[in-house]
Amino acid sequence: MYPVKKNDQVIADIVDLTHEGLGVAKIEGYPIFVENALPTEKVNIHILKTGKKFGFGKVISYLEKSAVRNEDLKQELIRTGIAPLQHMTYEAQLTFKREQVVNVLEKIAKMTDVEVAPTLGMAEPYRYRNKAQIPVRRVDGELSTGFYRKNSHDLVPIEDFYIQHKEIDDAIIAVRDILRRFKVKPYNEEDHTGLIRHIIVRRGFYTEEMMIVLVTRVAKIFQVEKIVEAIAAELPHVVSIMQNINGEKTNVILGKETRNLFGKEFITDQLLGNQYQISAGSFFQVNTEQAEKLYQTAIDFADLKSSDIVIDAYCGIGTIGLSLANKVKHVYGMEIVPQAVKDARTNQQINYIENATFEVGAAEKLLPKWQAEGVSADVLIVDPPRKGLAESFIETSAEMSPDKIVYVSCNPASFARDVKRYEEHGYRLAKVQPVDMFPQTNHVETIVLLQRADT
Ligand SMILES: C[S@@+](CC[C@H](N)C(=O)[O-])C[C@H]1O[C@@H](n2cnc3c(N)ncnc32)[C@H](O)[C@@H]1O
Repeated sequence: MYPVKKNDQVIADIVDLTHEGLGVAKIEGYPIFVENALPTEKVNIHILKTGKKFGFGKVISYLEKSAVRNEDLKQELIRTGIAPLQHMTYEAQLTFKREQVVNVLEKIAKMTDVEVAPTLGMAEPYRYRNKAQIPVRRVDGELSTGFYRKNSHDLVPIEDFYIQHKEIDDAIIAVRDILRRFKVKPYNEEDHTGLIRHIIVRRGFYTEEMMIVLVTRVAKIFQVEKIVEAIAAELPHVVSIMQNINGEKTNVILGKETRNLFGKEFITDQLLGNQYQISAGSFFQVNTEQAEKLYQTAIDFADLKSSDIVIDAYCGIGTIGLSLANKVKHVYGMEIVPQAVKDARTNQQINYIENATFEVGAAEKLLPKWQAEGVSADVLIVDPPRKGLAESFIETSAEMSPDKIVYVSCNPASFARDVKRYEEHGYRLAKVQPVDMFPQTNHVETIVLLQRADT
């Protein structure tokens, strides 16, 4: 049996923080995970749930509070998971993220003497997102916009999302009010009826251009011209209004068909001086200011020469490779999503970059193919998804023997595993820089430089 059961109340010390930002209390060694609780705090906990190895609890009251607690807290942002670290000061968030990198390097890569730089943060760590995807549902009889309560599909109406640009918040409210005025029906997930599922807003950080995407269950929007006219009139920065049709019963936001309702089919923005065309479905880093710091760090780590050949693996729409193309001889980009490669080629063209080549394919298959074709690299940049690199990719890339590998990672655990593998293939970890791409959330981005041990 467990030392506590559901609905018990216990007073406990918070002794740790999970990587998701939940406080950990230990009751006779049995862990209870507690939202909005920080190490060094003493709290009165209501036990919500117990399981085999751990349970969950909720704070009823704080008996002692942490010195790094942020008291200016919006409960709905924690409840919805929009800003799960909002209860910590920003300084503490940056320290927490750096410690996670130190911990995985110790535990997973068994590297104890690595110098990890302080996390590169933002001067203003809120209102940074350039994109919002907001569900639309009926709440208290009204079409409402907000976010789901954690682990549920109950919409909590929210007007101030805190981490996205204020103009995006204002645009969502304006579109919501127009949809209410035209009596548009919100989507109902239970019986798969109603029309509007999501409102997506994208905004150029530099250009301020805005795109509104109305995601609908069916194609027909009654009075669509008038709705579009009202949005364009009320939001002068809107240069594009799109409709995406998603008739599936699914949690995936976008459906297959996208139509233009007004203006252009894309917005334009910049990253490190290059222009990018961003369409409704394109991947684009959501924190432009920090993306520039991330890419600049990658460029600095690579210490490029004009004779260098660079491979940008997992290149998305080509942003890292295109940002450094003017410093090197040639950039080869590889990416599995065909549309992203199409975007990368468009981006290459509109920036008049000639020394870059992009190819569609899985990195673990394309790299051996390129190797067989005689492509070699002085610098390899990898920016894989959360699962990290395939072992075969690591082997082939080590055989190609680039002098430097710059690894951009969104998951400390997989990057620590991969760094260890590269060490076994004759690379040493030279620099580690965490970058805070998502302030107020538990996401940790890290950039590392691996150098061939014999260089
Ligand atoms: C973290 S994103 C990086 C995107 C880009 N470097 C950037 O900064 O915008 C990872 C990218 O890897 C792509 N990807 C996922 N699995 C892949 C694979 N096996 N081979 C090549 N690309 C892959 C994804 O489509 C995605 O664009």
